[in-house]
Amino acid sequence: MRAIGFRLGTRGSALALTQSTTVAKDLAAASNTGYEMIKVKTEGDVTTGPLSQLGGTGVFAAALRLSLLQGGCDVAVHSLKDLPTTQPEGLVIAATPVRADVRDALCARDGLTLATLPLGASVGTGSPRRSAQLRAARPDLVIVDIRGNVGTRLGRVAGSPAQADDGGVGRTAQGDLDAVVLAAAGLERLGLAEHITEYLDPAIMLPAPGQGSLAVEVRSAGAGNAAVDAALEELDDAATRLAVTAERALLARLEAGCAAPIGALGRIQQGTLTLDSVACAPDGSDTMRRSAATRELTVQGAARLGIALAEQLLSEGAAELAGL
Ligand SMILES: NCc1[nH]cc(CCC(=O)O)c1CC(=O)O
Repeated sequence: MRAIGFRLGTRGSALALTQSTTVAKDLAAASNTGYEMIKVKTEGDVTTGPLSQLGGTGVFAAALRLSLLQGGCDVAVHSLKDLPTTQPEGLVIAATPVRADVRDALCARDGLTLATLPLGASVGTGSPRRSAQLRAARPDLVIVDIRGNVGTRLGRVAGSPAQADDGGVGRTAQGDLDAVVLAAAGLERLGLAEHITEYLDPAIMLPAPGQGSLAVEVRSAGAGNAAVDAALEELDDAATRLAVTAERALLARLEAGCAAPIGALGRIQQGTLTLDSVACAPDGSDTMRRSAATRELTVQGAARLGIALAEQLLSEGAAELAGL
């Protein structure tokens, strides 16, 4: 038995547990210490209203952050896209591990794709960002507001057996929709990628800022164990850090939260960081796409890129369009 090197706080959903366990094992192996998992119940797990109306951002993260600050745990793993852009005093993101697939995924009945869904097909999503981009690509689709955990949402697709991944909502729907859109990363982490009928090209569907990326957060003083701190430094992926820094700087400059109808994707190719973004009308009626690039591959350069692109969007009316 190795001595406990850190206590890792996590939400109790299947997705959160998979993500947390992966990080915990990596950190334990790299630091040669043991760990303990601490389940923290968050407000987002117990609220059932439409996500787009929850208003305040970071409902999933607040309780975990409080537990970190109060010393209830030493390390917290978040889905970066659910994490508010304002960094609380006393906490730092110590690692952004190598990012998973950034794309949104269509999970449709009968192997259908965005191009082959029949006229007027019903597609479930609770996200104005996804609904606006879906409507831009296929104005005939009927978008249905849904929420719940990944398994519950998959269960809404006709012909797909409902598989609750954590029983959080516990619906046993006979599928009533032709398709749903979910993050590919979550489906893959849960071993549910076989339900994906199309990975949506970011040229059509820009993901949420930070999608597919995890944030490993600790107190500013560190995890309380030098070997664990060193392991966190090793776990951080520089390319992921630059991309998500640009995406989140854009979101922050727009003063938009993680439920806002904003998409952003940073990509590094041949020494250039390109940032693509989209602002969407909350009713899905319109979208505005803008891009920018920099060759300054530092965290400061990435942040500047995100801020500059946000300011371009704002100068062209993105705040009015997206209802920010
Ligand atoms: N908002 C919920 C949420 N937070 C993170 C993921 C998936 C994993 C990720 O994007 O990193 C999901 C589910 C989804 O959007 O389909």
